[in-house]
Amino acid sequence: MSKRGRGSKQQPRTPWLKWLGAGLIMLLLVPLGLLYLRGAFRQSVTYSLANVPSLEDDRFVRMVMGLSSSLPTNGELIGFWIGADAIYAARLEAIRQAQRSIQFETYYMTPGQRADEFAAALIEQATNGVTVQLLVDNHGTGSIPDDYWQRLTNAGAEVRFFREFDWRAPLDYNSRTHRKLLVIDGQQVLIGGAGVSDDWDGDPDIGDVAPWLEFEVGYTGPIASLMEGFFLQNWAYDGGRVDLAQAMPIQSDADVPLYITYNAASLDESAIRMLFQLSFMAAADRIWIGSPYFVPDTPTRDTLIDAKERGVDVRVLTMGESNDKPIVRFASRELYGPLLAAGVEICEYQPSMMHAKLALIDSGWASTGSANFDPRSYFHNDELNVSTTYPPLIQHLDRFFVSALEDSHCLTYSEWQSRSWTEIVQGRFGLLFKDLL
Ligand SMILES: O=P(O)(O)OC[C@H](O)CO
Repeated sequence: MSKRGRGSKQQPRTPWLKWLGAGLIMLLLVPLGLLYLRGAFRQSVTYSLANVPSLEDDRFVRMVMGLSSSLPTNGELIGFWIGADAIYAARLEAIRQAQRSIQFETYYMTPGQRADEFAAALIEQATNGVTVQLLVDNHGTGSIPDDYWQRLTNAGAEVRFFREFDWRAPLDYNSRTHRKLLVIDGQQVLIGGAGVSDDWDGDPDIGDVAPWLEFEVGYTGPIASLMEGFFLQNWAYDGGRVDLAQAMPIQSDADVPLYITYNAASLDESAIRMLFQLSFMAAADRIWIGSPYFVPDTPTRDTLIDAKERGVDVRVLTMGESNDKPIVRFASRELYGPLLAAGVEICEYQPSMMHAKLALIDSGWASTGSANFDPRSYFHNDELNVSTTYPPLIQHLDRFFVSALEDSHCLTYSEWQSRSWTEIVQGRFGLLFKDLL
């Protein structure tokens, strides 16, 4: 029997523990390292703008075009629809009018009556020989069963799922298409915040006693052709075939000035954030913001507080207790303190989920589209917003906002201070993931 010498090393009793520890450390370090290489921890840049021209100064729109990559175009306003019944009826009517093509891009769909009616209208048109192309976000439409898409493709529609999970680029899954657009024959476009879901009829499970607050805008003219191009861009990026022979010449003398801001999914800079910041800094009388998910970053909050301090009427219309993402609401409410203290009005819609997205600046500028006021819309999603100086559209939005305020509760600072500790805990937890909200 050999004896261990005095100087020989002691073997650890449980070497597997050492390996387990090392393995766990590697499991933590490797993803962190990959996130680091991807720039996930980079410091966000604050856009430091000064002396932004007023809305009356024609340099304002030129600066919007340049700084926020906004394309100028024209259109004619053909509809402003409020609420699920009007919005879905307008979409079905537009689909039935199509002669040549229907292109639809959206983030969110769920099974139900609205989705079935939508499919039935598309199937009828595809069967008639109309080109039907659907580009749906793979994540946001994940609850729709395969046989739904199968029925559409059997009828001749083309369906593409935007950004399916790819294990070779897992982080890409964070960037979604959040655009919402329906283009008919390249001549007509409907743009609003609604997905295709019975949720918009009101969901008693989340406390809704009315349909969701939402609107949609319809245009004809050159804007439709431009939007067809944006649709085809993502279609091509997603691997779809683009046949430009189908693009029709525009038959229109529409002259409503419109500016299209396109946000590409990325982890760095944001045309949408630039658009909002420029607009807020140009405001002299009012900044009225509507957004279900209102998670302002520090520069946005500072810009709104500065505006309030120079005498601008700053109001935010957002979701109240009836909402589909309580954790986002609580996280959002954790950020309200300095805004309320500065006198910004934050009003929570009461009857149901408030889902409309808009910004009204003075009486001369408005922006609507798919973008929420949150980091997800700023930095992670594909978004499309339409801004305008067109008075009739601004008046529609003005009336929409005023009427929604009548059914909203505007928070006071002391109410906000006395929110429950359970809400605070959930909100602070949500804020840990603020950059992804
Ligand atoms: O991200 P939004 O604003 O399109 O809303 C989608 C919601 O998840 C609808 O419940």
